[in-house]
Amino acid sequence: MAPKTGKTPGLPPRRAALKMLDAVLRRGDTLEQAGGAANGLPAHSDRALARAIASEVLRWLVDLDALIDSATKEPLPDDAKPRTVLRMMLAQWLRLDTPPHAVVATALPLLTGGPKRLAHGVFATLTRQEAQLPDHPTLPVQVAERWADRAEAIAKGLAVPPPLDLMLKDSGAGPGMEGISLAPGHLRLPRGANVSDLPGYDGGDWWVQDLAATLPARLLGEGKGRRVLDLAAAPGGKTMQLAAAGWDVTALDVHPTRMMRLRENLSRTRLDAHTVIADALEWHPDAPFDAILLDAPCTATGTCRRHPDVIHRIGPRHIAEMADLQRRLLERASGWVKPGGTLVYATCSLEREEGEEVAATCTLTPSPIAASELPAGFQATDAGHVRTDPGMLAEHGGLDGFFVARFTA
Ligand SMILES: C[S@@+](CC[C@H](N)C(=O)[O-])C[C@H]1O[C@@H](n2cnc3c(N)ncnc32)[C@H](O)[C@@H]1O
Repeated sequence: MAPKTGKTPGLPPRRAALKMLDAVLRRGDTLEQAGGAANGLPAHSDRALARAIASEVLRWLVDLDALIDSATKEPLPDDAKPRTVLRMMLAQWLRLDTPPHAVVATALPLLTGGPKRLAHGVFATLTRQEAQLPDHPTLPVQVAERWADRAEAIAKGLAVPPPLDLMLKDSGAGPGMEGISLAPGHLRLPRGANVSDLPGYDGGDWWVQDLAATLPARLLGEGKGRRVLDLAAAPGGKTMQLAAAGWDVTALDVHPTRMMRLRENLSRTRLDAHTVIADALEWHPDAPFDAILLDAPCTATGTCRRHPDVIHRIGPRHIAEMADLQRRLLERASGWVKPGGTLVYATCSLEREEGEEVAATCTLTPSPIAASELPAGFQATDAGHVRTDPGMLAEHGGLDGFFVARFTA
């Protein structure tokens, strides 16, 4: 039996994962915010383990709970600590290949008394039964209803964390790493690498950006010194793409800390942009732009593979609030494009309310996107939009969910 002190090897990352799950499931924090609980762990591997445990619990929550309920006489309350510890135990055993004895030794010190005996008993029962998870996660009922006919495909895409996508600054240059390329300048590596250890990081040869997230800026093409406004720009993935494509970029965001990351990203990649910290609902440009990319703030449900907290945190109220903000931002941005100029509206949300329904309110002329403008394997919708979801390109490791619409002023 493991000692009760905090000196049990492997205990600190489990403690951090428990705190993260508490923050997400009880306080409604994002997984990224909750990740602060792991920041004090000195080893990268421990921080990564804490995040992996919390992520796998959130990804498989419905199925883990079904297993727990199958092995308890009285259902444990949803927010009871033994339930969360059991979720972590099962996620480690079934998803992270941690041997059961190591799971038990590092989980039981998180509990005391009766709950400790209960968790031990339930875990022993389930391991004895050789319990299994389904092929892909079961979505909470209300989420499955919302995603309707796309729910099954999205759930399949959700089953594994995403690979690591890099966007190369110079698409003609060799990246010095083995991977697959699904579009010019794109390189896909297996997940799990420590990003700052990869070749070319210090030299700023690339940045991390999901392939789907690269589509909005690709649709604006080469800039050749023309002026583009990257509206809602931080931490700057699209700013770097636009700057690398020769645009004269103004990058605006309301969030000072995120803008600090954008400036760090520009400095590491040796790319340039004018940066503005301002609320786009109040700011006015001095002159109109040749192009605007509005990568609007959104519920980010399209990032559910890497941020599975969105499945449990986001509901109709958040979606309606975001859609309202998006409509207002789109309306303002529409007035800042030169005649003949282009506006691209994008979100990393899977919700129609934040995509198709917001795009329908735009007063500019739709400029339908053709499949020929997109990387191989991508389609445009009948309305000339792009809509990706995590079930797509599954044979190559999937995609984030994105919506993109284009307009001409
Ligand atoms: C989807 S993220 C942008 C991601 C970024 N385009 C990239 O590629 O790295 C949305 C951004 O909108 C910003 N935002 C939210 N409300 C805003 C507002 N009223 N004015 C300006 N920026 C805002 C947030 O701070 C956040 O950085």
